[in-house]
Amino acid sequence: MPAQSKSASKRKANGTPQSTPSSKKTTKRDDDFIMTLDSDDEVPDLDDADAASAGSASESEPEPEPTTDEPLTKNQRKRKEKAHLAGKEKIVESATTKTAASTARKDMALDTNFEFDIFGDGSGADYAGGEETNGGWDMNVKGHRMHKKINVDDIIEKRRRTRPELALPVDDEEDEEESASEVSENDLDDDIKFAEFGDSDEDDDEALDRFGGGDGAIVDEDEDAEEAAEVDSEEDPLSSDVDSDVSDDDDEDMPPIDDDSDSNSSADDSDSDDEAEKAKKAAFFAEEPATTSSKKASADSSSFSTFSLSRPVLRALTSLSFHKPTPIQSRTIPIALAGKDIVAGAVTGSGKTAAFMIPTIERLTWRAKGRTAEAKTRVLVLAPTRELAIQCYSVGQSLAKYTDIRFCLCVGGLSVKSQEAELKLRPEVVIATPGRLIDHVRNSASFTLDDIEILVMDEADRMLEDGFADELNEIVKSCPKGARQTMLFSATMTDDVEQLVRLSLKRPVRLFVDPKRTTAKKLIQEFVRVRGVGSGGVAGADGLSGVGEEQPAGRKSEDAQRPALLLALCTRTFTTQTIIFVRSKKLAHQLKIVFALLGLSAGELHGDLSQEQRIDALTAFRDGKTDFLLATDLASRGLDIKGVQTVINYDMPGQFEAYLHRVGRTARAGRQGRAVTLVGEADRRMLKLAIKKSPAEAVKHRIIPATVATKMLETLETLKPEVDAVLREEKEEQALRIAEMELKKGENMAAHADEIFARPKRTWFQSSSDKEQAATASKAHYEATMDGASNKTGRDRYAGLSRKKRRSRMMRDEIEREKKEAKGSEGAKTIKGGGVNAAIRGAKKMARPTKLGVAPVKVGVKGKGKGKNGGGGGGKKTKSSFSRDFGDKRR
Ligand SMILES: Nc1ncnc2c1ncn2[C@@H]1O[C@H](COP(=O)(O)OP(=O)(O)OP(=O)(O)O)[C@@H](O)[C@H]1O
Repeated sequence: MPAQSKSASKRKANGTPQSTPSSKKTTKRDDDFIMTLDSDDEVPDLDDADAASAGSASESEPEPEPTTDEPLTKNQRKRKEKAHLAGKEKIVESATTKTAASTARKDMALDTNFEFDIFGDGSGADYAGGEETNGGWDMNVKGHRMHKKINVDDIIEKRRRTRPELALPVDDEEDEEESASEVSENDLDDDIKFAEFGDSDEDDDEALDRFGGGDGAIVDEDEDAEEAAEVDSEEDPLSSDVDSDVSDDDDEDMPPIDDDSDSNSSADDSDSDDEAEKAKKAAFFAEEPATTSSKKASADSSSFSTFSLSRPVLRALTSLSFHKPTPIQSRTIPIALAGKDIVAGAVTGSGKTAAFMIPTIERLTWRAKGRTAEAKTRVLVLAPTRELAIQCYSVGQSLAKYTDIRFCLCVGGLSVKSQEAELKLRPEVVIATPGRLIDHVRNSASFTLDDIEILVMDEADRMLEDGFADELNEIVKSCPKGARQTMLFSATMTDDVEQLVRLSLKRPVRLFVDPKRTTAKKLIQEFVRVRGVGSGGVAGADGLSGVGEEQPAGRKSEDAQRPALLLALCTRTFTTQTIIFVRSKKLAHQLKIVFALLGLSAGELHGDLSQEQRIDALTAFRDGKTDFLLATDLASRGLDIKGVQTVINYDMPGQFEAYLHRVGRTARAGRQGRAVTLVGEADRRMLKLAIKKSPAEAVKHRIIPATVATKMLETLETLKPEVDAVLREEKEEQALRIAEMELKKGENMAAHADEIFARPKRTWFQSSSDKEQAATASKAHYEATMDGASNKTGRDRYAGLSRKKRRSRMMRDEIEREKKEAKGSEGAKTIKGGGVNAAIRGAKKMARPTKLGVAPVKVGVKGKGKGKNGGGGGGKKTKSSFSRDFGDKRR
């Protein structure tokens, strides 16, 4: 039996409950950052260009190291970190920035364990994101969180106490040892086979059919038995790998990260492009300097000291046990130090964060300093999710811990006020998610992106996707274009010029270290076939064709089989340090209930949770308080949680990129890891791609015995009413909470109405109604442009009309546009101009003398005199006054 399974059984046999996070003993793992040695004396040596863009480097030396600061105790540090992030820390005015920097240095000193607990006192607000749901104001009047979500664990725990028989029966340790040594007929271990997939498409197809991925293919029992005989699970070399991983937990040293990148794939990347595309890329991208491009050059960078980094940076690297740059770091650092734009891609877990953080921090150490130097926010790092931004913030702070560089984290879900206060001090680096950043740009007085010199986008391909397009445009628009350095990173980075061109890059250098769309070298990918009844058997239980007819109705589809297979995997083999990716928030929540009812400790991570719950779930999993993390794709990118042994894909994601990011949560930084994916008929294409992109020995076919799957299905069946009951209870509680919340909101409104209404309404560059208006505006803009064009020629639109008719048509058009503009929209500035023109033209028309002998237009009540439009259209009086004026003028 695999080691993970044994350890879980041991826990259970010893009576250690697995049920709830709170009841489980905390086992703190070795975490990110360790302070150890001193560094070499290296003197920074940037060239003039660097110096210029880094802010008068020649004038200043790097800030002396904060060696005189008293080290804080761990508790003090934690308290400070919490207070700082919760906005409790005293904010010093900008004149005393120095004091703040010194405090920050103290906070950063020897932070071995970054705390995700950003709230401290729970003062974060569920932010309404500018949507006008709260009347457009931040309702966080007293720092209370508006939405305190219910803790489903309490409900489950209550039910479990009344139904203890729900927990999965687990064999005791002795039984397990026996079963591990005996290979009996009833052995319930999974079969793991090397999936022998060929290189060519045809071979793949055959292999897929053997695997069971063929259309409706029914895998023959004998064939399966034959294949099973080929590779015994006991012989699986990875079984021992996983064992050693477990025992490695206490090992403080980072495993070496492979530095022999297969090839310099920046060029390879374009192989599939046609000539035109290649030419376009050649024109868009700059050549990588010869010093970094060759494999030899990368190999030469065997130490960070070759980059001439300053002493504080080198010290921080040593303290993190970063002794050697990874391939992406070797390639990126020298180019980034030279201030060049970069588009970089390297496999998951290869150290991309440090690849952009190190040169960024290095450049900042050379900025202009001293009393006369103005504090400026010079670096902006954007990340697509809050958790990833928090992680970047942590990495950045650790790498800058011996410098005076200040960081500010601006992400949604956390207190806007404390972020505003921090931004006022103009921290050198802002790490943000796009939405919250835009909010600050629009609503936080004095915060601008005017001084941004370096813009970094982590997971840049994600940020370039449609969902972020408007936000990204808004941000890029707000950053200066001229001297800005832009760096884009992702494991699945695109080099598509059409997409990149929006970011105003300046001849970026393309650094693609690994072949495109590959997985980490030490990742083993397993696939478990999920079979619907029509395909001939119980889920994942190859070799049981025909059993389908006997299945109860509830098991008649692939989806119905997945939970059983998942449970089979999680209770028998991958019993800890496992992330399970699912396609929806609802599913993650339901599975969490199932797990908890069965006594498996699992957290959930998805967008339906409050930020506090998200961070709690992540921290509990990271610290080993929970064995499983049930997550949506929210957690698929970038998260670096040490010790993750297994990633299970409950279902295959729709995009191969998403698959790569998901499985990339394990096998990071040169470690081993395993990904297990449940594969249905519809996933055939993805499976094929995954196989094609991986070395044959890294791909395996796992077969879960039918008896196990069936047993799990039965367990799930008995659990259904309980799950429903928990969901019901949760819904009721939720309704109650919402009622309470509304009440509280009402009270707040009553008690603080003055304060609330006195606040300027927070604006957002685009709400849902804004979106609609933006579309109208862009249409109007387009029409206006067209009109403008036709006016230029003077022919098309108004051609053939008499002067009078043309004028009145133009007038009508102008008024039309003005009406559209009155609906209000950002993008209608050009139309605004049109509106003004219309008004001017209207006024001119009114002022124009009526032809002699032509009766003026009568407006209003006959004979009432003064017309509505002043001199424009009245009765007698108007006429006479006009005549008088005219006559006066003539005189
Ligand atoms: N030079 C180094 N030596 C040792 N470990 C390193 C080095 N650089 C980074 N690491 C470690 O490698 C791990 C992965 O780094 P990081 O999270 O930056 O990867 P990534 O390439 O950004 O991954 P992803 O594509 O998933 O976002 C981290 O735990 C980090 O501490």
